[in-house]
Amino acid sequence: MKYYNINKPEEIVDFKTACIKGQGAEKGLFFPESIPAYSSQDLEELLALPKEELAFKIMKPYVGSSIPDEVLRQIVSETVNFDFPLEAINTNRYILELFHGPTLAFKDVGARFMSRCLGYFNKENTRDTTVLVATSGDTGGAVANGFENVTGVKVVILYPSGKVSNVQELQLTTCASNITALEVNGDFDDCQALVKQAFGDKDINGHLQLTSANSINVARWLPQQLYYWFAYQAWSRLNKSEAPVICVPSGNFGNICAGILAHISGMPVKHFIAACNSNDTIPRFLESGSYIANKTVATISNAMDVSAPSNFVRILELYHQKVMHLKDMMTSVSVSDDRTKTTIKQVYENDRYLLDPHAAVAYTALNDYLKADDWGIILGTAHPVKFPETIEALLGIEIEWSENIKVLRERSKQSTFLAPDFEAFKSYLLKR
Ligand SMILES: Cc1ncc(COP(=O)(O)O)c(C=O)c1O
Ligand SMILES: N[C@@H](CCOP(=O)(O)O)C(=O)O
Repeated sequence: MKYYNINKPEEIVDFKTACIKGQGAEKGLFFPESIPAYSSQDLEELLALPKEELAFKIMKPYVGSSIPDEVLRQIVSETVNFDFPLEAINTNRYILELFHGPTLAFKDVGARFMSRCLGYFNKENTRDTTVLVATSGDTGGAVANGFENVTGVKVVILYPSGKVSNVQELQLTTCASNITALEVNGDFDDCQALVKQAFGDKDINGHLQLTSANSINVARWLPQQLYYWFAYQAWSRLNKSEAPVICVPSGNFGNICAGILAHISGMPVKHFIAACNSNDTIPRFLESGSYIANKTVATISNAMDVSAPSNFVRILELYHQKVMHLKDMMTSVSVSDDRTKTTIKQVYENDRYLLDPHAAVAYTALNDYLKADDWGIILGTAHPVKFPETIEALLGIEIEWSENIKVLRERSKQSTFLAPDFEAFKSYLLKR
């Protein structure tokens, strides 16, 4: 598979180069030249596969000959070696729980896949690679965990100071010596802008071999399709007559973009809903046609506090930049913190299911969209234990810590302050 740069289509690379570079010239994202199309016969076969084999079949065309089959099989089986259960919240609302990996959020799949691919490519590399990553909460922890002690790889995580939960902060600031956390006095969009600018800077690129572990990197973005294929397998076992509506809590729009990619390949979905919090650039754009990214606001679903979502350009590319066609398949809505809190309470009281704030945004949006007897799935992107401050205050309960959270809470954070200023970031990187 070849990938072209959306901002500079003459830049064409293979999977290995896209993974190593992270981002193309002119801040362009790489995009697959062709999308695999599965027939109904292929879909039947995919349904019957164990998850490791399904993951291999889906990822193989995207990786092409960049990684030998036996290595890719090993990478995908290590990537998906935990559960992805589809649970009923009540009679007709389901949740695909994506938080059973090591850092308790859906980012583990992409981070594990990418770290292993880069580890493989790096074997022939004599130079260290520096992975830059901006996080609003969960990517940082997952990338830190995925890249811990990977030979020849150093990771620099930028996160917005005071705007991530305590658990998220500990996950990204208490890691092995090849991981460094920079605490930025700004918001996620400031962090993301610094990372993107670094890729275009000659001095930094002369000094360090850079890549990104955000979903701008195809090796982080593409494996996120697997959730939708797992949902399809589980859904088919429920023998419903219709394809599901799928509602995705959305921030940087990498997850839902991967879902739409799976759908374009043939996976049946009735409709997608991109559920946002008050950072509503995309809902407003789809409503009015004007793309205006306001200042990012802090919400209780902090990992979705993104006002300039990187992957929206890829979603448009999937629809050949035709917004009308996109709107037939995807709706995007904004849900306030007040409504999110009400949903957490109602679902806990009525259904005894504990939603985290991100899934609660999605549940609210799904409920608004569906009629009473319709069916739908939300993606459960993080475990509620990552947000005890919000949930305990709201429900008056104490959330039980899992063993890994207990260990984490005994550690102390290690971070370096950084102003949201490119020159300060550049000088930090040039000293490394
Ligand atoms: C818990 C959680 N939910 C939802 C999102 C939004 O996902 P995406 O950025 O792929 O839209 C994130 C961050 O990525 C997250 O950490
Ligand atoms: N919500 C994310 C923001 C970055 O998204 P990514 O998928 O592009 O890495 C986070 O948790 O950091």
